[in-house]
Amino acid sequence: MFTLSFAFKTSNRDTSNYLRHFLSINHKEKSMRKITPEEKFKNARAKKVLSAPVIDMERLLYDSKENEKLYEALVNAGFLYLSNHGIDKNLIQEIKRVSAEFYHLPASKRKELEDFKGNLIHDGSAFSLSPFAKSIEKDANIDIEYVDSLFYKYIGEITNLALRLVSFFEIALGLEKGRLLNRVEPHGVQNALCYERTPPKKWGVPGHYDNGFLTILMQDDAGGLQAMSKDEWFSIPPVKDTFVVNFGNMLEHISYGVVTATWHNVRNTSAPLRWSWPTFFGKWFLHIFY
Ligand SMILES: O=C(O)CCC(=O)C(=O)O
Ligand SMILES: [Fe+2]
Repeated sequence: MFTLSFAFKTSNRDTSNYLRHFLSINHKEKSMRKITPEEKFKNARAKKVLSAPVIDMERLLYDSKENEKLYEALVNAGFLYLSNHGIDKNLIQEIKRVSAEFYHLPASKRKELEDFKGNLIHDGSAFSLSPFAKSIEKDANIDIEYVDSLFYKYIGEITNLALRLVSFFEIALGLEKGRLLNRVEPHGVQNALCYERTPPKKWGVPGHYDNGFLTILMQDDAGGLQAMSKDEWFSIPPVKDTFVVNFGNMLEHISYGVVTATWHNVRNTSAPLRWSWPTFFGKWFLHIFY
């Protein structure tokens, strides 16, 4: 049998904030805050913008205020923007370019690429193959091996970023080094998503929690991501040169609810097409029993 006693050992640093939150959130309270089935299907429309903190990745190294913002994001907002993240702008541009090229291909041609057995398929299929309106189609010659290697490089860089970020989570929460890092799977699963305009009363992606540890999301300029915070829907609009980070159920679970997983959905109401590139990081199951 496996029992969870205390989720974390704390380090020597000041842990008062962490402990305060640990003591103030018990499981019953937390489960009452979970979304009810009625809320899941209600036609949610955000009226306000979520005040998710913008965390500067470089500043985290030397500015304790940045660390406090991170703490706030982890235990309250459930979302943050990551700036100064160091991912090569050219790589990002190329990811955007090839994704657009891929999604404009005629559906039959996209389907032909389904059998390609590269890194992408191995690590989780990056692209969806659902057909779009014919008017979107624009034929092109795609070098799928190049696309594959490009995404492989991107996943690698985002994975490094995620692992660095998780080590800052440990500092923000006052945890012993490695307490989270040793448990997060060091391989992201990459998606490249394309949304047509969402019809009224439909979803681009219906409300859900991400299941893993954390998700690092690049989104284009269309907007449409929404999150629920304290029973209200907020939009999470794009902020130039940042990624959106949100926390999943596993992180909430192993932190006894100290870290907040956030219920979110997507509706694209502003652009003919919306692209996003979430990278999901899960739990390293080998480590679950100790
Ligand atoms: O497209 C987005 O902005 C988010 C997608 C999402 O929430 C998901 O795939 O889990
Ligand atoms: Fe999600």
